[in-house]
Amino acid sequence: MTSTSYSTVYPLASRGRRIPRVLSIAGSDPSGGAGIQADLKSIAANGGYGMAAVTALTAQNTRGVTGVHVPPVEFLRQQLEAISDDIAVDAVKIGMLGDTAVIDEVRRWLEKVRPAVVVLDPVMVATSGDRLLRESAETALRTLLPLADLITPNLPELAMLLGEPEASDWATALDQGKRLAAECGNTVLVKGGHLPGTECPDALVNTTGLLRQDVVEVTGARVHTRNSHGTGCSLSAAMATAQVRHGDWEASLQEVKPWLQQALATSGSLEVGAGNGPVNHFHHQEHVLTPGEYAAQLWRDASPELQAIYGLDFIRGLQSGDLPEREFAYYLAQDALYLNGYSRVLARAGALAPTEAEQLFWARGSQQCLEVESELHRNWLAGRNAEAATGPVTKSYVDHLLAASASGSYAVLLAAILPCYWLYAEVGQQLHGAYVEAGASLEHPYADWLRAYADEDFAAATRQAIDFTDAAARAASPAERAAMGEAFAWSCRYETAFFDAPRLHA
Ligand SMILES: Nc1ncnc2c1ncn2[C@@H]1O[C@H](COP(=O)(O)OP(=O)(O)O)[C@@H](O)[C@H]1O
Ligand SMILES: Cc1ncc(COP(=O)(O)O)c(N)n1
Repeated sequence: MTSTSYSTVYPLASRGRRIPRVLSIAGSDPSGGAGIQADLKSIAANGGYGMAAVTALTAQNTRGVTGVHVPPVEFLRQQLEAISDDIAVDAVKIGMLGDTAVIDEVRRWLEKVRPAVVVLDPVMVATSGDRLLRESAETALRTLLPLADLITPNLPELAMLLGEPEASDWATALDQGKRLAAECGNTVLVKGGHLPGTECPDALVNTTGLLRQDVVEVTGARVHTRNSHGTGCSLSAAMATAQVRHGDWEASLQEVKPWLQQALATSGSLEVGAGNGPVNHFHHQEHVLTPGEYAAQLWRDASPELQAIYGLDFIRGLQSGDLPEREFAYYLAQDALYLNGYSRVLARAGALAPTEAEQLFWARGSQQCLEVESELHRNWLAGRNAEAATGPVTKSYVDHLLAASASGSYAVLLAAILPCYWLYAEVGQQLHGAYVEAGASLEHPYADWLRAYADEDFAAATRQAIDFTDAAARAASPAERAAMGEAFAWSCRYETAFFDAPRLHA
């Protein structure tokens, strides 16, 4: 290995670089929430190119640390030199160091390479309370502080570095921050995460005149969540990245803090672990659906199918009265068979429903299907000569619904269920409207059937089914939403085919 580093050969100012090259020197958290894993996500989420030299391996998850292994420091040296021999490092973030030997190794490398931006997160104890730095290494860590541009201790770490009790209010924390900043000659980021209250302030503190004033506070609302695993790691890595672009700590914190707050606010969607879960680094890349947006998209997707339905001989014949009785009877018989299957599928939606209101709605829908089925037999099919065997379209449509119900996804099942409500309600309203407009003649052969279409209860149930599907889409993952679209599209095709089946199979 050569002893000259890339940055001593090319000491180009890296400030303003569009994609900062940021190195994390930190421990590994295999559960992905803290350490180098969090740093790499944080650097990428903030527009940087992330690199990582591993100081220590931990065995941990969201509930705590079960083991720490610090490999020989010679190998850390090899990692660091492999990077700086080849790559210009715009910023360094330092996290868990583990023991004195590691601290000394990092110090040697920093003194040789002198990266333009150094952020040091003095990791000592994990959120879970487990030690990540040997007690004997605390003095060594203090000697590393002056080599950093920004130090980001949490309140327990700030107190330990000063040898004082932990601050229990913001004013005391800022006071401690000032003393540490004066002692080290650099900037301290005092973090309010460990204090109670609805606000969660952070402050940059520097007593040498680097900032516009000694204390620059950036406030933000506190997010009510347990998912705070790796917030400190994520913040310091993001600050290192933003600082390369801005060259201004205040501008960097103004940019990073709202990002981290949103990462905390949306952390629930990750569903990682049973303890203090990780934050959602890439929340800004997700398209957040607004209420009604997904339903509107489904309706646009259904439009060609709806046009196809209005063009069918069956619908035209039902409206004009020219529909052969044999085809109408076939349709009614298939409808009764379909409703029996649909009832089972709605019951399954009730079983998967996340709320009692939804459970009740689908259970009621399931019961009503059976009531309509028996009414069809009693009032409409009695006296008609209709085929009682399940037709091919009925079979395929019900099988499709049963497959969706077996998928186990409530959202996908609802997407499969919805066209039967929505398209049927739409077509029914259209046919009824046209019937009334034409004079609502009782002479019309299908007058009773067309009059039954104007059912306000069914229209209300349809609106409710649309809302539940829309809400389920908002809670679903992108992959699940794609499956929803597919399930919905197939049901729309089956709706069309169902209206066309009498012509082909009666
Ligand atoms: N509940 C919360 N809501 C909003 N921001 C928070 C919350 N908890 C921590 N933060 C922010 O996360 C960052 C890390 O803070 P802190 O929890 O104090 O440090 P650490 O993770 O090192 O223990 C800070 O910017 C802090 O303001
Ligand atoms: C490898 C490693 N580095 C740092 C932390 C601290 O993170 P936090 O205090 O947010 O749990 C951690 N738990 N693990």
